[in-house]
Amino acid sequence: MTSSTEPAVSIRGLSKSYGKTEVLHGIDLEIARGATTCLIGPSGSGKSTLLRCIAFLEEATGGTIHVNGRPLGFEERPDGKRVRLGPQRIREVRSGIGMVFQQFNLWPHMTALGNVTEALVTVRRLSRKNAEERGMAQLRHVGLEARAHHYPSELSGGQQQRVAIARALALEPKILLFDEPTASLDPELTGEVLNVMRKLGEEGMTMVVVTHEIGFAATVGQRIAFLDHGRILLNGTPGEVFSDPRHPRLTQFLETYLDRGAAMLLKPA
Ligand SMILES: Nc1ncnc2c1ncn2[C@@H]1O[C@H](COP(=O)(O)OP(=O)(O)OP(=O)(O)O)[C@@H](O)[C@H]1O
Repeated sequence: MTSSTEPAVSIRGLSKSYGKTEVLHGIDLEIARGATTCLIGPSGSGKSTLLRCIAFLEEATGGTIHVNGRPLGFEERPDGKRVRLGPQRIREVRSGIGMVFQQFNLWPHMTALGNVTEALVTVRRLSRKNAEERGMAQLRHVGLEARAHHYPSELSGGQQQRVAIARALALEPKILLFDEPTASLDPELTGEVLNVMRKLGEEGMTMVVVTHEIGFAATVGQRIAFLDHGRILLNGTPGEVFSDPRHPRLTQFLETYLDRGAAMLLKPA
């Protein structure tokens, strides 16, 4: 049983090394249930690595992650030893986590509906009819029912990303992770993707979003974690993190990345 006040994801002392280089240094972070948490920070600060550890696409080198109270991938035994869990326990916890990538990663030879239903049929073992019903419902959710039978090459980048979101939603995740979901899109196409994400947030989906869209983070993120050099320097509500940016690294970062929307928002009256 999970209570509504328990964090959806609880990260303790998480570290990650590539070879001898440690890129995450003892991250502690709680991801609030039913809220949108944005991970922001300079290029190379470790945002994507942290997100990929939460998706278990990368295995952390130290520390633990609990998802809805259950250990993901590794657990710490009472004697302090960190052990890798068996594949079944890993699969069970991972199945509650959905991921949306910067590059959409759609199958080019499948229609939008085919992309959304593929894993439902092959992994979740739904009948084709049930999978298509669920797939159409999710395409409707992202406003793309009319494009269900189009191939990715016939869709705009924004539409392809919305198909990727529908595909993740069809697997009924408890937590949805986004890795720079608008970074590959022309500026005029980012709005439609951000609007879908905003709607999911309003519906109570737990989301973690790596983004350079500071305006989106400031307006839609309920929690903001600012990473720098593999550490979380600031963590709080947008008001707490943005309204008084006295931290020199944050100020420097905002000056570099601030988009127009955020500049308006953060400008003193
Ligand atoms: N597969 C890998 N092998 C070796 N080093 C890696 C690997 N992936 C990431 N790194 C390094 O880890 C550090 C953190 O990278 P990461 O991609 O997590 O940063 P980021 O904050 O998401 O950056 P960006 O905003 O540019 O995407 C960087 O120094 C990067 O070079």
